[in-house]
Amino acid sequence: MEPTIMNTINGQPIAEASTIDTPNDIVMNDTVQQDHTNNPLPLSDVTDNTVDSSVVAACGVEIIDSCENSIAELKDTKHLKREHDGDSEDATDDSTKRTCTDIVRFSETPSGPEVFARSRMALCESVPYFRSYKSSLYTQKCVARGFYMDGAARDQDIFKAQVVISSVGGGRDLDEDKKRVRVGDMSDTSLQYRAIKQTMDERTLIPVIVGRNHPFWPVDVPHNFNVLDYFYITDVWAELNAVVTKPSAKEAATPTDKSDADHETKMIRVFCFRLEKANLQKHSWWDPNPTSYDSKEILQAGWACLNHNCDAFFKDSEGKKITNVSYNDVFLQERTEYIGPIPSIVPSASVDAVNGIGLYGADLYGSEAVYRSGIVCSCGSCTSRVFWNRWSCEHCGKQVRTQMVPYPKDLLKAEADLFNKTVDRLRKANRIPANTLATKLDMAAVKHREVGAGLYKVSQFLLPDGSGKIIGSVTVLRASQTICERGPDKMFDTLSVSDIGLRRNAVSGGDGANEGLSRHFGINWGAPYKFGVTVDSKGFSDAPETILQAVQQMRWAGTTAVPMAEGFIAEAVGRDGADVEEANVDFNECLSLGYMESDMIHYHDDGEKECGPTVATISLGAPAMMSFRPKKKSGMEHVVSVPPKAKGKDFCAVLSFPLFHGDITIMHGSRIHGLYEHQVEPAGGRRFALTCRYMDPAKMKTDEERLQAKIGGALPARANKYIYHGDGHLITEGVLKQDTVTQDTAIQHHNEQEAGNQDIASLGTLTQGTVLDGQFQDHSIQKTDETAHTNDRTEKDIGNHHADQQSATVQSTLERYNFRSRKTAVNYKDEDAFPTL
Ligand SMILES: O=C(O)CCC(=O)C(=O)O
Ligand SMILES: [Fe+2]
Repeated sequence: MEPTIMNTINGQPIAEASTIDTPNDIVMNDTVQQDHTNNPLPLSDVTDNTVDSSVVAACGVEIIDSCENSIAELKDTKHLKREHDGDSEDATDDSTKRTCTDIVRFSETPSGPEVFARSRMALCESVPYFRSYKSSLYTQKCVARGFYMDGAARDQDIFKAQVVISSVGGGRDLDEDKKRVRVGDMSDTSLQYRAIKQTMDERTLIPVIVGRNHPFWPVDVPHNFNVLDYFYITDVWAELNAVVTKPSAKEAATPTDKSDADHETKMIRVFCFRLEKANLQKHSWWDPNPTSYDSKEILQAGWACLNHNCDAFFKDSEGKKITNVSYNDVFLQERTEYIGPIPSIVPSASVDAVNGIGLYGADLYGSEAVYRSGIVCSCGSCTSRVFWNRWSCEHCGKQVRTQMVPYPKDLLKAEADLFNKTVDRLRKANRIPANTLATKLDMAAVKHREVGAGLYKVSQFLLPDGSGKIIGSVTVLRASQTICERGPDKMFDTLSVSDIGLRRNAVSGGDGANEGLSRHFGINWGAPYKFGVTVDSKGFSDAPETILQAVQQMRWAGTTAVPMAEGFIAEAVGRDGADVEEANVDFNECLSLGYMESDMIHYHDDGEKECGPTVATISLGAPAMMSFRPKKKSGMEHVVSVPPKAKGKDFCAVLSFPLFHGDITIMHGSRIHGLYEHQVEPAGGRRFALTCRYMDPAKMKTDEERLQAKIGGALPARANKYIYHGDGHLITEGVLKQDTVTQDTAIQHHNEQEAGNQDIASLGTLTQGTVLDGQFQDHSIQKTDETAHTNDRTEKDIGNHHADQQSATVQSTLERYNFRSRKTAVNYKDEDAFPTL
């Protein structure tokens, strides 16, 4: 370890030592004779605290010169080590070196005093904090600067590793045994008393020095003068102490009944003070019990070592384990004043929120993490953000609104750009070819193709069961900017600022002390949808226009994607290689989920027994990562190449892909939900997912539920105006083969469904050129660039919005999300264990 060369002591340059300050306060009363030391000081020459400047100056100059000259040398002289032993002064005959070693400090815990002296003079001449040749208290301007303890200790005094109790002041006299004893009351006007009071009030740190002849010092000290460490005075008080004195001549002449002729016991007033070590973390070299120096006496049974690494840990004085723990009164009564500002127990953000102040920063729109957290209501009740647009106090009912501000388009774009970078990194880390939608793809298991398709681009994945049979498909229709402008943009804006009843719902623990709420906000429309979370449900007839519009888009998407997936399956594995139900795209409910910053939906399945085989979701707003992983007992070990992280633990994701604003995901095949689970983690400040399913009334338990599903699930006539045909653009799988695609099957299929759907209002008939079906080329991952589907829609489609054109607001908002991306990228280094995103 490198020695530290100090050319200052106590913050003062050493050079000042040559300029001898005469202490402003010269302590006269409490003189301590050195006649009890082994090496008595030449005090006969010194009449008071006033330093003999001729002696010291000469000596001081010599010291400084030699120190300054040798400091440079010492910097390179790593072998120079402080001696702690009593004979250290003799360790070298080179006086320069000897002097300089006194100012070398080592950062390791000292095993003896860091500063010591053979003589009082050497001490007083060398350190600025003790220049008192007689008094035990060195003061300057009525403040104690250092305290020296030696022969004049009281029986009551305490000397511990971190605490010292001692006293000052009062005249002393020699007793019969030549011990110096106090003989009279100490005065509260004395300098010592005023100084220790002042020192306490100012919380000045003072070094404490102990002499070799201290009668009660708990350990042998190595030198005549040993500096302990910095302490500060915590308490000053007066006591009455009994002292046995020699009677005065007058008293001896007239002895009273109560005192014998020779001795008298007197009660005298003594001023005491308690010192506490400033750095409690630092080992006290004088601690007699170093392993337990930090153990307070907290038990009624007496002191016990509280250091769990010590052999004596929690044992009584006989070495038996303490079984009965009860704390002593001193410990219970102890109070330590906290120094420093104490913040309000009510978070200031809550106060602002309740008062409607500071809710909207330039870069805050109402759904950021800061709003998503709970507040303390003015009544004191902690209140979670349960509702999309407000806090509602459960205790007093106060409503604190957070008006949702429209989310800026450039921020959405910046989120998507940033996410695209993450996606690229993940794709590279997993060696997934560019222009492939997935960021994680277990190629041994999941079949995949990308299909160029008009304004929507299509990615399809086929998921197997444990025997390798395809049990379902996941299709992602990626929206272009034009598509977004014609629908999703407005849908997002409308949902953002309106209150459609989105709320977080209880997921566990009932509504009591252990209640847990979902990490997203939800409301259901159409037939009631019952899953793990109980969500409020309203019929389609009450649904906002945006929901009806979304339902129509998803009906189209379902009828489009499922036949395409069937074609892919037929081509990839043939009919015998799959076990997938017939298409039944007949949605009668729409679960609307809202995600604020850092919200998500964890792994789950959509496998309720009433649920039909097709589930379609439109994404609005922030980008997100959707992942699929086999369930624990799915028997997929032999099929997927990615093993579970560890025995008994969850499988890793076998498929992950990004979702952007306007994209529609279609899962088809009920068995998917038996063997796989999925999760979606948004990466931005605000996102909605509107998911359509068919809840089969025939599979519901009660007539009431069936009726509710039928009535609630019927689309009102006003939904007709949103009938969607893929934006009038062809979905042309395999753009290059557009002319070979037959459309009749799909259109017929769709129209058959419409005819069979009694509960849903007429949706019109798909027109030629709307949906394609039929033959598919193999567009697996070796696609050509012409047909390649890229994930950079935001760059190509949304326009050239350069990064430096982004507003500062967008930039600062993004910095918050950036963290999440970075975290993902770092975690992802371990390719064997795909983390969940
Ligand atoms: O947020 C999403 O995109 C998916 C939502 C989902 O998985 C569900 O509603 O079951
Ligand atoms: Fe789901």
